[in-house]
Amino acid sequence: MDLNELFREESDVLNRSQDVAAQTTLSAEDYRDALLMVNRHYQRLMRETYRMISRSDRAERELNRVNEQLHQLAQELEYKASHDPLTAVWNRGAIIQRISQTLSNGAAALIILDIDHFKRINDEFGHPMGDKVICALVSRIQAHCPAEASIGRIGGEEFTVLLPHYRLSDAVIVAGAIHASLNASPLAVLPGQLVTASLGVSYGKPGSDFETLYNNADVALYDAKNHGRNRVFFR
Ligand SMILES: Nc1nc2c(ncn2[C@@H]2O[C@H](COP(=O)(O)OP(=O)(O)OP(=O)(O)O)[C@@H](O)[C@H]2O)c(=O)[nH]1
Repeated sequence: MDLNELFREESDVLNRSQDVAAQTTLSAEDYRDALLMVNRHYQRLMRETYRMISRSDRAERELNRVNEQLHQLAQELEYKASHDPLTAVWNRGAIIQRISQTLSNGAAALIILDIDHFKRINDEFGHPMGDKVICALVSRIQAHCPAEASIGRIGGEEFTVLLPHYRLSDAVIVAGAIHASLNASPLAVLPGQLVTASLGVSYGKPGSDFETLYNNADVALYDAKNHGRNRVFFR
């Protein structure tokens, strides 16, 4: 933007006042008029400057507000992209990524848990109750997991527990605690009957891949189901 164009009026006044100042023969009245003119324009300039500062303050506040909203939205999107909406544990994509990442840094054990005869619960008590059972079961899993565990929902009623740096025997103990808890007392949402699960446990060496770790746990889970459900198998 051309500064002379922006302050055309002020530039004119400045030039005129400089002309007046350069002359020595003008009357006091002429000097006074020139001074008043400069004064008037100076006041206008102050008012305009004040208005512009207020406007820019408002714009800055609005920009900060929009920025904050964007930041919040980005966080919400990131959360939704990585979490299961029903149970708030890691979703399939996110847990697979965590498992692969963990294995690239060291050893890990994996538990796969699948609710037994869950279809019957849905059929008998309805889908909304089935959802409540899933959530209550996840709370049970959480209550028996160490702080470093990551819980994920791989499919409908199938969950994984990733245990970084765990040996197979220690992971089996965690799986056993979850299994024992489910058999010890019914979930509060369904007090009339036990909800049990079958669990498969596997171990992955440092540098091994997600597929091998998952498949081993899945085969163990399959064995647990085939041996009558409600048990822990490992591989
Ligand atoms: N309420 C509810 N049900 C779900 C959800 N996801 C999957 N299911 C149900 O879970 C049931 C799984 O049934 P199956 O695969 O036959 O397994 P199951 O009845 O648990 O039998 P086993 O695993 O062999 O012990 C199906 O009826 C699905 O509709 C969910 O988010 N909410």
